[in-house]
Amino acid sequence: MLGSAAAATGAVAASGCSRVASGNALDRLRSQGTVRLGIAGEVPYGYVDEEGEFTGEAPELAKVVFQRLGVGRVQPVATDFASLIPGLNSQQFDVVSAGMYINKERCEQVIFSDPEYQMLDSFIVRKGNPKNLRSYEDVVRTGARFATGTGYAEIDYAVAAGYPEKDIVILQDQVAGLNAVESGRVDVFAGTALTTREVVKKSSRAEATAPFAAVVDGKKKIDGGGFAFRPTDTELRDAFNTEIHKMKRSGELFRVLRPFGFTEAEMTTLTAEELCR
Ligand SMILES: CC1=N[C@H](C(=O)O)[C@@H](O)CN1
Repeated sequence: MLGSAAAATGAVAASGCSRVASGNALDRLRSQGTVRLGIAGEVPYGYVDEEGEFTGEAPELAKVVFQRLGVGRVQPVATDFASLIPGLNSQQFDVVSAGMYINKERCEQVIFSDPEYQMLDSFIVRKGNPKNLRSYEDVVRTGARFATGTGYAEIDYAVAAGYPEKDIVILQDQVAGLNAVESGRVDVFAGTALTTREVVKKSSRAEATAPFAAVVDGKKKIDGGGFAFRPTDTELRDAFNTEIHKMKRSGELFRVLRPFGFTEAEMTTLTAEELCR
């Protein structure tokens, strides 16, 4: 079984954190013994499963890293994807733990760890892909009704391909996207290749297209997802990064992510610095 909130809770006593908080966020979290993780209910990035357990690739990774940093307990705070950065910056949680893509616009608002994975996009379409949609350019060319999730990077990718922003149907999440495609309300819902291939497993009427790269300013995009921190929390981000780098070197990071459907090709050497440009 994947790690659980209960296991993380048990670790509080084990960690015995009684240090007094000083100015920096890491010391404060050590002293509290708890870190609040912002998640967006997106399988398999960060979600509450059918048994009520808080899990996902990012929370499971965060549990390991924070345990090693002396913070034994993780607490989920669920919100929609568009509210993750505002929620972080208004202190509703301490870290965005949702596999968020690292990009220039977001790097102006938060600081990121180096990415734990790299990813292409994919579409949810009706079975058989009747409009033959395999890229954002296909969506524009065919005038397909296009949807994606609130706050998703895929909004910008569709706009970069020439899709009118005002015509994009913005939905709560990938489950709403699947429902909208199945019912024929939209022709296509865009998300990460991992999100779409996971959510269509529940469907006999929809499928995920092969992964493809969005094209922005004439360049094919390979995205990388990481953890976001408040701009003042540089020590916390740096300490987190140190642990992530160790886990990458030892292969442990892939072992944590693999049960969530990641392939080895989705592991990455990209850095936040490169992705922020
Ligand atoms: C994990 C994830 N990444 C994309 C983003 O960061 O905008 C969106 O597809 C939403 N979910």
